[in-house]
Amino acid sequence: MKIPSLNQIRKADQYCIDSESISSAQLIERAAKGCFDWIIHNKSFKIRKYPFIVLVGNGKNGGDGLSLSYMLHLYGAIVFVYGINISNHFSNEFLINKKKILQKKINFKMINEGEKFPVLNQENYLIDAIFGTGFNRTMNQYWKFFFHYINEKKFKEVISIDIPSGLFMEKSHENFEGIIKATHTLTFQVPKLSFLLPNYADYVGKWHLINIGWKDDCIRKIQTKNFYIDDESIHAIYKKKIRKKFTHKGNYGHGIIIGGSFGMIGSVVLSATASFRTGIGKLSVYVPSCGYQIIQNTLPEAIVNTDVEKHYISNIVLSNDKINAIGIGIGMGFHSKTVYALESFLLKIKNKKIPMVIDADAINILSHQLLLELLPKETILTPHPKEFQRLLCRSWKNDYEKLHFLKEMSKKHKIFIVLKGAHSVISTPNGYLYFNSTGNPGMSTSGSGDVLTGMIMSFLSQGYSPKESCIMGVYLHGLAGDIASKKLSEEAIIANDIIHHIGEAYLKIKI
Ligand SMILES: NC(=O)C1=CN([C@@H]2O[C@H](COP(=O)(O)OP(=O)(O)OC[C@H]3O[C@@H](n4cnc5c(N)ncnc54)[C@H](O)[C@@H]3O)[C@@H](O)[C@H]2O)[C@@H](O)CC1
Ligand SMILES: Nc1ncnc2c1ncn2[C@@H]1O[C@H](COP(=O)(O)OP(=O)(O)O)[C@@H](O)[C@H]1O
Ligand SMILES: [K+]
Repeated sequence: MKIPSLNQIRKADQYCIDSESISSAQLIERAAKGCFDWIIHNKSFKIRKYPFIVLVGNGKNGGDGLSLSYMLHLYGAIVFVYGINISNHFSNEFLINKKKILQKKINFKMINEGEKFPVLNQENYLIDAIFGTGFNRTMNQYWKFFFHYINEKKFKEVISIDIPSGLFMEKSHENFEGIIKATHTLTFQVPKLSFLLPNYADYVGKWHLINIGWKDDCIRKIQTKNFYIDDESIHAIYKKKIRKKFTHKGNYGHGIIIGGSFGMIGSVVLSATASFRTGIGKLSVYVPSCGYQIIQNTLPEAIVNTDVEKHYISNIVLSNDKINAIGIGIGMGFHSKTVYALESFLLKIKNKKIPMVIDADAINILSHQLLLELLPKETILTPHPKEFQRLLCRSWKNDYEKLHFLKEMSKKHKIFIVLKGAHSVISTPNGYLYFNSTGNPGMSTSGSGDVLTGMIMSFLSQGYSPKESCIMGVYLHGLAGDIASKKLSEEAIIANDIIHHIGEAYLKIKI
């Protein structure tokens, strides 16, 4: 799914209005109806028990809020509407809908700058329709205090319409004063970039897409470099790879996982098992010799090659078989001979065009030894934020700067980077960003990154392109984690549970 810019959203709304010959107010009514339907179909809302306080700004977002108030009133809810008069300039959509609610004698009061704040009952639902995507500058102190006053209250739920008021949709904030803290954000048609960044998670709450009827031809015309990975993107990739009847294991590639050190062989077991569960044809592992027995016992399907050293890797030798993909770095440690072995290995394979994913300790070695230059084109790195910071040799001021650095590094070294976390983001050598939509905080557990590396390597080995492997990898990994956590709870899942649910995740994406 595309993540358009503000201008593109405005153009798409206008296209909708022009192509359907409707007015802007009618589109607003459709948007409000989407929010209304979401609320009435959400069983946790007790609509006739608790009243709604609706805060409406002067712009079109206020128009949404007023139209929604009208619908809630007709449905039988008690509604109190407050006009938050920040700019003194009223949009048509505001005026049209204000007239409608006054005709129905719905409670309405205007709040002007300098006035005493109204007393608001916390045993109510709050709907925030003060600012939408048109918020473009910081507010004065009076209104910041007002937003703070709202945030201090413990309303039953705080539902922001389109975007929490005061939040920029695609640029950073100097500080977090003057943003409404929503528990739910009902956003129109497409996700907004700021929803996918950790800095703003406490303000956005859970967000939900409300369809307002953008047409396919309009969506097709939007040119963006930011994407949200949804079921549709996955189906488009997966359907090209559905298995044919007469295929054999040779069709699904031979990959190798290189890693492990004394005490860390388990990480290789996780990665290798995940590789098999993701569908690789044949898998080798390369570990220090202390890992031999462990891997043979826990994963008899794998071919085990060992280093001459017992506790660490000192020299990486690939077997004579043709290797289709490499996953390297998990649990590998930092022994000086391992560092040297990694460097020589990268030099050796530089021109061999074997797709490769690099994770964990190998990423840290790359950072310390400044080895990024050695990476073959289209190599995949899978750092978590701390590892990415080490790679950069600097930190970032905010999430937008982090994304900027991410894109710059991918472009400079022509590599893919999977920056892990909630909404893991994949950055490509040509400056595109793909945000993952699956996964949950239960996956913040040791070894879940090792599982992801094994999965991405498996996709590479099966002939998916590096970009497709990253997309399929993060999505399926997150989906397996979601299925596991629904059965077991977020607290209880461990990396092995993610592996055990890859199968169910596959069944879910099958068309
Ligand atoms: N017909 C349409 O165009 C549709 C619009 N929609 C709604 O319209 C919203 C966008 O509407 P608008 O562009 O009117 O934007 P807003 O409703 O966010 O209002 C912005 C207004 O506030 C002013 N403003 C911005 N920052 C300010 C500040 N710090 N202090 C004082 N005033 C400030 C702006 O100058 C502008 O007049 C969307 O978020 C969405 O909710 C949706 O209903 C879909 C259809
Ligand atoms: N809060 C979260 N929401 C979604 N996914 C998460 C969350 N926390 C962690 N993950 C996922 O779990 C994995 C953790 O990887 P990593 O930090 O490398 O763990 P480890 O080093 O223990 O293997 C990543 O794929 C990440 O995206
Ligand atoms: K809002």
